[in-house]
Amino acid sequence: MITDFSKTNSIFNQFLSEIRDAKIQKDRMRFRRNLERVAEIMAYEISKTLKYSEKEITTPLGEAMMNTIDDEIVLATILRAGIPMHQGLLNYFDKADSAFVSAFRNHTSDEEFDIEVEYCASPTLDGKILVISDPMLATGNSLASVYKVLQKYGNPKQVHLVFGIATEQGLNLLEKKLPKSTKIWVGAIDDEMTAQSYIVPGLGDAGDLAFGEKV
Ligand SMILES: O=P(O)(O)OC[C@H]1O[C@H](OP(=O)(O)OP(=O)(O)O)[C@H](O)[C@@H]1O
Ligand SMILES: O=c1cc[nH]c(=O)[nH]1
Ligand SMILES: [Mg+2]
Repeated sequence: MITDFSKTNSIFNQFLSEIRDAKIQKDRMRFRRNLERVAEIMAYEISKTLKYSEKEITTPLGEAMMNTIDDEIVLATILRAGIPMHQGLLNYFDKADSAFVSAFRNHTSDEEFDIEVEYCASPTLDGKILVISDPMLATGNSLASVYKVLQKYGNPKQVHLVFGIATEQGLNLLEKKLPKSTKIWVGAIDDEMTAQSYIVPGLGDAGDLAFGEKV
């Protein structure tokens, strides 16, 4: 199941427009905060798919019966560009555990690269709701490599993937590499990629815009 937020008019698209806007994204703090804001909206939508049960809450004046979340959630993200969206998800799923995985493009030529995953810190995923966030899904190779590593940590009850911008090519790869039940939440799906596998029109290099150019 893919939910494409660009298909519905909402404040979400205002935030994503600012994230894409070459002038506005020069404000690094606003760029990070906008990624956080889109992830907050996605967290709210994901929350509607979770398991709830009624609990008795003691107020200063009595007892209120409230439906609250029973599921255990693990929020995983891909370093570095995933950090602002991870924070957005954490702002809403504040009781969740976190998993951090590194992935980078190790170029063998200008246009070819392998994905190197060097670092993974994760709790057990058995029976949990696993939410993996990344602002960009281009070829899909980073996400597929990260999911392969996370599989060593257990079998989640449900996997959610959260992307700012994705491509059809990336989504097609994930259809082959992730469980059929995976729910995908995406801000927009763009048509093209450059020869260097950057999304067009996309937004540029999300990691560099959030944290500065790396050498
Ligand atoms: O779908 P793919 O073709 O694998 O590309 C997407 C990956 O590229 C970006 O990270 P990047 O490698 O630029 O690392 P960074 O976060 O350190 O900038 C992005 O955050 C994804 O993880
Ligand atoms: O367009 C892209 C593709 C990969 N990583 C990015 O940050 N941007
Ligand atoms: Mg980058």
